[in-house]
Amino acid sequence: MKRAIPLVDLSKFVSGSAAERMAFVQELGDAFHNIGFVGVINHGIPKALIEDFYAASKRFFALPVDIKKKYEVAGMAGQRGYTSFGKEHAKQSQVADLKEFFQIGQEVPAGHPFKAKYPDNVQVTEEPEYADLGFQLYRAFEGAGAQLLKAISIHLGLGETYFDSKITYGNSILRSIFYPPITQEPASAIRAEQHEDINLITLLVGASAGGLELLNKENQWMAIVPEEDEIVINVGDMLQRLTNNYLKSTTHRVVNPPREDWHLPRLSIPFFLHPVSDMDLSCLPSCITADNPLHYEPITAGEYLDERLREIGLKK
Ligand SMILES: O=C(O)CCC(=O)C(=O)O
Ligand SMILES: [Fe+2]
Repeated sequence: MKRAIPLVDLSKFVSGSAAERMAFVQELGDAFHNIGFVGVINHGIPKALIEDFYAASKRFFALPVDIKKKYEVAGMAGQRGYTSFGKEHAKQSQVADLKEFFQIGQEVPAGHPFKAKYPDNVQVTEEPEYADLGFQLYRAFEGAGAQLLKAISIHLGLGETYFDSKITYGNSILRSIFYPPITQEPASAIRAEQHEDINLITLLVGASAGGLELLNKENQWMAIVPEEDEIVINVGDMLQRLTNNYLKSTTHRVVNPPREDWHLPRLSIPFFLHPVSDMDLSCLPSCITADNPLHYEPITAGEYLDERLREIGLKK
């Protein structure tokens, strides 16, 4: 089957020759500009860690709903802990997605100025290793994400350290999503309605079943079928905005399986890489040209995130 998205090898950037690094920068830049999605192999995220977190996630979602609801924290816009089935919806949609999820956020050392900014992660008594495994995976995703942003900032002519200070102790979120088996004719054929991600980039570990699709420039839905050990990366709205639409935040969704697979749940683990909340998302001057005039007003990452969380029903 023809791949819907290009595939790149991150080890060529991290430990390759100068020529391999430059080739990687070009391939990643082309992929982010042309379709906003890319598959990445040799990303450095330990397979055992992914598997252990998957297993712990499965056990968590199998807990009775009243137990899971103990970990749904009011007033936190779902940013930490559990969000129950049917809460989140895409910004244009009235119908909620067919999913529940658990989110893990940033941790900073005691005394760090951001300590007051980030609520504590939620510990699950019934599954004591869950939050800790998730946070180990969080750090691994941060490492891979930082390398990808180095490559893209070279592509943008900003030098490879441009994002470093903006993502150190940034507001990223690891989300473990569970789409339960479908037991009756659903009101919507969609597990997660079409949307664009809010953040800089998203790194998604191979889901336990198919269903992820992107909307290409010809307005066709294309199935994304990652190979074993491949993670799927996409550009989010913050990076699209920073680059004045030069890099594309592509619409995507998760569709229901065919009826014979309704009994299969789907688990997926996206990592939404966010910067620190005071990052300025004003369009880069180098991305504003006669052919591509300025599209957005200045805004900070924190202000932008608040606006978006309201639109998707997570923040009141
Ligand atoms: O479940 C997936 O594979 C993707 C979910 C997604 O796009 C999201 O949560 O933003
Ligand atoms: Fe998404």
